[in-house]
Amino acid sequence: MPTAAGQIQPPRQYHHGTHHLDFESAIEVPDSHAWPDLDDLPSAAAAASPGTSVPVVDLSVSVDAVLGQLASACAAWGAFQVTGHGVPPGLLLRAEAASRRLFALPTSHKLRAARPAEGGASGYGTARISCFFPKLMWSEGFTIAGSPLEHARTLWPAGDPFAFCDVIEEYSAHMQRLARKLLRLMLFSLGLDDDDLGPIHDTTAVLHLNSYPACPDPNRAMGLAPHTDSTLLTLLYQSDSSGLQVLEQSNRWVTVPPMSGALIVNVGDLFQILSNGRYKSVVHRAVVDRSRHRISVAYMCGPQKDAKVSPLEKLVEAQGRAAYRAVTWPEYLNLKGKLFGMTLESCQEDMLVDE
Ligand SMILES: C=C1C[C@]23C[C@@]1(O)CC[C@H]2[C@@]12CCC[C@@](C)(C(=O)O1)[C@H]2[C@@H]3C(=O)O
Ligand SMILES: O=C(O)CCC(=O)C(=O)O
Ligand SMILES: [Fe+2]
Repeated sequence: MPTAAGQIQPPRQYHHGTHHLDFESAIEVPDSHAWPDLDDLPSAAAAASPGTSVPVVDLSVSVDAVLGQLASACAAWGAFQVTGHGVPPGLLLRAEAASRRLFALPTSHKLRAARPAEGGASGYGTARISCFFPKLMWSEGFTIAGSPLEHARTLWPAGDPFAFCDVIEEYSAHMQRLARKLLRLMLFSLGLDDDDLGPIHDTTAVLHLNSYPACPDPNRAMGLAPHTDSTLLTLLYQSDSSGLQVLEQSNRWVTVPPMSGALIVNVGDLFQILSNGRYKSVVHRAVVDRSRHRISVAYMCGPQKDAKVSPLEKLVEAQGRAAYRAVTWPEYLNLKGKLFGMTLESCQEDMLVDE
């Protein structure tokens, strides 16, 4: 938080050690995972009927109609559901099934593919952002950066029994196509064209699988604590279980209702930078359920690792100033590791261009 002198103090960090709770056999929420303040937050079970949550954008209608809908969804919510996207529904179900099988392995087995302790990009582990919160989260994650082959060999040394790698690769290829299409459309919706694409003419991504086991006391546990994604955009498949909530402009948590075959699009921090703050990244979290084990699959799309992301020139000209300085994705992830929890606006010292 900024001090009186305007200096940024890094957020407090907690050291939880290597704590891997056996969620399946837990009959109560242990103190390590019990969040004392959840009652103060607006109800996790808030109604989620169409019209009260993020907009739904059908990509199969005319481009003009899509652009208008994208503009208002991104400006008002920073998130929307997308239909008519062309990703086969069967592939979404196969990705979910593959993730379920992975997380169903015994913990000792999954730990063979553990993410390295020093902030490695790939592998199995508890939420990376856990160190910024005093309590642990009711979830596990598996990040796949690059080829899933090594992970599959570690997890299933006798052979990939259900074509995990094929599913992951096919899923990523479809998501890459869709993410690039959406990024272009989102820029068009800001009045830009193909010549203005800057660092996003090419993208890269990591796939992050989330598992939220059923929880004996969902009102005291947190699936994934509030955060924004450090991406250009994230494409999230939440299967048929609700759990994702976004923080609406009036500071209310709003559930994103599951929609068969739809994908959720979150505006990420790097798009906020690129758009010079016109589209803000969305704060979101995941809550858990008493009886359902929820899976979600996040395609986290960013620029190539050495590409600098800075506010696009035409937007800077129109707005009179660049609100952020240029960063690469790895630089931004590193910065966020230090300044987690602060909005891009509040860490001006680190993100503003020198004037
Ligand atoms: C590219 C990345 C974004 C991410 C950190 C990571 O290196 C890989 C995992 C991503 C994820 C997924 C769950 C939520 C999140 C905040 C986290 O802790 O790990 C995001 C990170 C992010 O967007 O900052
Ligand atoms: O599981 C969800 O609904 C949210 C996942 C998420 O926010 C993430 O993976 O970044
Ligand atoms: Fe997220």
